[in-house]
Amino acid sequence: MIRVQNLTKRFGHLTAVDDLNFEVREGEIFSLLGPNGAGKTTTISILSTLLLPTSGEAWIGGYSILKHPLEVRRLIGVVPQEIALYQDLSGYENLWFWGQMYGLKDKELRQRIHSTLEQVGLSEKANQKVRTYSGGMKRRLNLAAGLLHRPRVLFLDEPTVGIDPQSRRAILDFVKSLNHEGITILYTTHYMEEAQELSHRVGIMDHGRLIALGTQLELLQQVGEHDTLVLTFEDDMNPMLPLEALNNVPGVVNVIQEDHRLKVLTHASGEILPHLIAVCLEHGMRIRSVEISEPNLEAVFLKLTGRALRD
Ligand SMILES: Nc1ncnc2c1ncn2[C@@H]1O[C@H](COP(=O)(O)OP(=O)(O)OP(=O)(O)O)[C@@H](O)[C@H]1O
Repeated sequence: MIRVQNLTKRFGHLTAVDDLNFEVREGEIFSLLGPNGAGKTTTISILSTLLLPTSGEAWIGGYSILKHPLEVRRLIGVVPQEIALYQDLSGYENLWFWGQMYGLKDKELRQRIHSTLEQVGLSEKANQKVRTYSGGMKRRLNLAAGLLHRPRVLFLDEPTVGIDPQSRRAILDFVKSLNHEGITILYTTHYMEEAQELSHRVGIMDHGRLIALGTQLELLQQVGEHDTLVLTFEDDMNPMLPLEALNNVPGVVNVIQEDHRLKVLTHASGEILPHLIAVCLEHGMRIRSVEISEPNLEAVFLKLTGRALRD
């Protein structure tokens, strides 16, 4: 449904998207997972024909984004990161505006607005000004705007950033139900948990490049049987903590430091734990808790880049 070939975008000296290649199959939820600045939004902007690539090509439903942008736009719905709503209009009026932009009219538009508001759970708020909506409600209305013309492919760019857990839950469930109805979804996020919950396949992006791609199982196999050991400290991390000494403990694959926590990627959590604790105590760090977590996509990112996803 989506085919991306050697896609590259440069802004001056910065290569925001670097020779990207991937495909999204019809009916799939495909996530691009990567930290801020990885190039996810730029990729979405190019695929939604809002931005021209420096080089490379992409096709959506067989249409080239370069040669047939109008056909591409008819197939896709875009839910951008920046919310584009008129605060002084009601939810209904905002959708009316968007519907007209898509060329929908009169009765058909009215029906679509009603059913889409229903779908995103905003029917009761339809006539209130957007100014009075919560952040989560605005996001849902944004989502409704991207769905009005019943696209076959939906691009969602970090749709849950900065919202309450309840709205996040509603959005994730809604994305799944849209997918069950047959909509192909390209989803970007820097939240590992969301990529894990939603995706059939995941592409991990860093510095404009796709550094890994596959089903979750395939990606997890890349880190083997590694666990992540999380040590939480009473105080902020001692800046003198010798990461090198920790890295040198036999069995440690990688160590990262985060405010109060130390994340250690290992394949022998039980054996290395006493050594890690000894090194920490030697450096005056008081440990509050120790947690062992099973392999996850964050561990894949950590192994591939040596950094945490939320760096
Ligand atoms: N119009 C622009 N001009 C110059 N640099 C840009 C422009 N748009 C994006 N960039 C840069 O390109 C890189 C990729 O940005 P992009 O927004 O695609 O990342 P992202 O993965 O979506 O992260 P975020 O979640 O923070 O938006 C960043 O370094 C960003 O500063």
